[in-house]
Amino acid sequence: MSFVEYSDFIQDGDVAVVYLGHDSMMPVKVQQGAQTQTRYGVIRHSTDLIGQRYGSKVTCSKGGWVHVLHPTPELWTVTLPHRTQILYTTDIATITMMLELKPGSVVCESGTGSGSLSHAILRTVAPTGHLHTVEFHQQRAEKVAEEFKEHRVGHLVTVRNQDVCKDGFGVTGVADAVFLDIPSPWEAVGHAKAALKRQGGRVCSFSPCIEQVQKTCEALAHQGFEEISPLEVLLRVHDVRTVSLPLPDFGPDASSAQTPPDAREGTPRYGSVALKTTTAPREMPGHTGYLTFATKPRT
Ligand SMILES: C[S@@+](CC[C@H](N)C(=O)[O-])C[C@H]1O[C@@H](n2cnc3c(N)ncnc32)[C@H](O)[C@@H]1O
Repeated sequence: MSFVEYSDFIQDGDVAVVYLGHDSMMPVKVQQGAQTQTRYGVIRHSTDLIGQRYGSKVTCSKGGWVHVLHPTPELWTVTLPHRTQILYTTDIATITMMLELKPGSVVCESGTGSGSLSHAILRTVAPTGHLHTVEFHQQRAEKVAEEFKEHRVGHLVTVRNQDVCKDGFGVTGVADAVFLDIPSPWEAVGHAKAALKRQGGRVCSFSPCIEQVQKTCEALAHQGFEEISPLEVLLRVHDVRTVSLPLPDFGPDASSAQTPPDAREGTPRYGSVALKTTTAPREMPGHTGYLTFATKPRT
């Protein structure tokens, strides 16, 4: 198992995702001899997990069952232990696309936080790219580095425990893209510029407040960044449902000499038809933050 490579079978030492229901999943470190309690009963790792195929249905001790899934960055985002606020897949997808990340890209990130975005970046830049991630909170930096190893992506990432606003990213002229999720990103814009390659690159900053966005845009313009564009991503998931629509009655069929029997009996001649349709949500998750993108031109 690795977060950047799929394997068919669950092995000792893997991190698997136990799926109890759509809104109920948990990550499990698979260990010979260990047990995991669920509301459906106990899962015994040696017999129920190790050697089973990812995706298998596993029956727990109380007779209920769960599915055991291969980990992905998306599943990690909804199951990881929160040590900070995190980024979710809607924003992450836009960040990945707008930063033009691909296998082989070199990316700088700060702060690392709980590593939600980092895992998605690592999956995209693997197998030849690299992530330099900077986190000034020592325990968070140590914990996330441990998780990267456990998830077998440690070789793709360097975690630095330092203040990005004072000390930068620890690399110069190597990055294709820089991502900032810190309270005062404008203080790190100069370091972002220095980390990017001479031939240029992309930068993105996530901020919840518009005042932070304004300051970041000013700093980006001051440092010579171009194409500065803040945006906000709001997701509307439509409900798919079946509706029953009555067929229209266009009156008697002039081309037919005979009156249909059901019309003679005074009952409607036309029935209804079942159709699939979608409805927009009445409510949707609100504002998460603004994503400010910009381009460093070739120098
Ligand atoms: C909101 S969290 C980042 C969450 C992360 N994007 C994720 O998806 O899990 C912000 C992190 O930035 C760190 N941080 C804040 N200012 C920093 C700075 N100047 N240098 C390095 N890290 C910083 C904080 O300690 C915190 O862990």
